[in-house]
Amino acid sequence: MTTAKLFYDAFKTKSGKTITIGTGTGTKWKRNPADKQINQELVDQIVSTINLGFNHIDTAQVYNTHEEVGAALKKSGIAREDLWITDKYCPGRSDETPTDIIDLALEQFGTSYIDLFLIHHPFFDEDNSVTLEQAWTELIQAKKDGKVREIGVSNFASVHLEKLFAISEKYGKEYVPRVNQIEFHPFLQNQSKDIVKYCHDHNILVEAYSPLAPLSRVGNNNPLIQYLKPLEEKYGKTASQILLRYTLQKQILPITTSSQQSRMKQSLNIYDFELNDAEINEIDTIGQANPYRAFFKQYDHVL
Ligand SMILES: NC(=O)C1=CN([C@@H]2O[C@H](COP(=O)(O)OP(=O)(O)OC[C@H]3O[C@@H](n4cnc5c(N)ncnc54)[C@H](OP(=O)(O)O)[C@@H]3O)[C@@H](O)[C@H]2O)C=CC1
Ligand SMILES: O=C1Nc2ccccc2C1=O
Repeated sequence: MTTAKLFYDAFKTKSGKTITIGTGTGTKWKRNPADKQINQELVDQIVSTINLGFNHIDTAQVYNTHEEVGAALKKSGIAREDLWITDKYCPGRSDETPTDIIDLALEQFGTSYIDLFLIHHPFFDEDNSVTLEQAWTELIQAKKDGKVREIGVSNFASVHLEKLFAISEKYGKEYVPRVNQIEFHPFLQNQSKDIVKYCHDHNILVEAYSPLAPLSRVGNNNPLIQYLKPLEEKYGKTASQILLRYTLQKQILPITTSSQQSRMKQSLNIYDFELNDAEINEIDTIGQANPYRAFFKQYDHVL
């Protein structure tokens, strides 16, 4: 095991297994709520990724993929305590509270607890029936009740996290935000101002969604992909493996997905090589010269 793996060692499945990088059930897998049929392709994709060795599944209220996750758990036969399931409450989506969403998700997963529960984003409008304060207090209560093992957020900037720390103070240090899941890749090294350093300084695990954006969203002919070509040969790895490895070396845990099993298999095979400092610095430099943001574009203007 390399040292890069150790930074998230505090996060283990209930049975004590170190978690793998995450397999996502959002983005290409999101199901339209009008579509009442379970997506069998996603069920099979989750089962295959579990069989490949993934033990970390990422879902959310807004993906409408809880039922697929539940069906895959059953079909795979994996013990619940050997898996890490992350779920998220989406502000402004409906009048349902985080507690309502957690209770429904537990039924849909067919489990008695969720490993990590996040607030999906910090953009609570004034007319939302649930405020940020209420949502966070409900997550704290869910942890006290044993319905969730860890609590955290997604797409939060430091100003939002400061508000949560102020609320958590009343409850004790086990009720602080433990994770911030943000967009991260070389072309977006900080979703909001200095957020990665802020999280690391506050002992918050950073998770990266869209870690492959330079490959999958920007077009293959960009300068970063050109730079990675000789590294693919040097390390005997694909560009996607190098991007995932870069993420890990930044002490950030990637969440990825693919409909191709060969790609999912490759994604787990990133622990046996190490980019050197000059290579990391060059990826940083090329990335900073080519900014790209796929989600939450309001951060371009606000923070
Ligand atoms: N908290 C939040 O706000 C957000 C959370 N997420 C979570 O993160 C997960 C992952 O996000 P996502 O943006 O999909 O992550 P990635 O950056 O890993 O992109 C995955 C996409 O890249 C493609 N891909 C995979 N491997 C390669 C390759 N070698 N070459 C070219 N393309 C490749 C896949 O397509 P193919 O199937 O063809 O391989 C897939 O469409 C989501 O499913 C969701 O769970 C995502 C967005 C926002
Ligand atoms: O998977 C996702 N797709 C999205 C699109 C917009 C905002 C959040 C998300 C996700 O989490």
